[in-house]
Amino acid sequence: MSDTLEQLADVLEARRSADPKSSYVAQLHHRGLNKILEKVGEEATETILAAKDLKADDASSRQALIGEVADLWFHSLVMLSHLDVDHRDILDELGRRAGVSGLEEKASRRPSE
Ligand SMILES: N=c1c2ncn([C@@H]3O[C@H](COP(=O)(O)OP(=O)(O)OP(=O)(O)O)[C@@H](O)[C@H]3O)c2ncn1[C@@H]1O[C@H](COP(=O)(O)O)[C@@H](O)[C@H]1O
Repeated sequence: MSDTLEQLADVLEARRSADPKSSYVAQLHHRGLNKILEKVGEEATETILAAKDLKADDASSRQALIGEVADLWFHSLVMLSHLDVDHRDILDELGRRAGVSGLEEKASRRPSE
């Protein structure tokens, strides 16, 4: 995991018990799972729209997509933290999948298809 993500995950953990008046992350935890899931869904939709709007050689549309994906990753990390799922488990899962072709893995799951 990059240092930036690792540091962000540490900050998110610390913010769970912060004052909602002074912390957006604490506010999300305070508002509960449904609010956090609403934000994840909203950011996923905004990511899709930004991806569809991406124009070659257009720095601002590229930056818009980068911003939306950052929002999506951030809110996904808050969701994992709220549910007590260690973000490193996701990285371990991706590591476990490294080198395994998605097509081969799918075929081994559903050999008849
Ligand atoms: N990376 C982020 C980050 N990315 C996005 N956001 C916030 O996520 C929110 C989502 O954007 P929206 O435009 O959807 O927000 P909105 O319309 O105001 O949201 P709603 O009214 O719909 O709830 C904005 O308020 C952004 O500021 C973030 N807020 C915090 N962080 C990190 O979390 C740390 C702790 O933040 P606090 O808990 O606020 O101290 C910060 O130091 C940052 O490192």
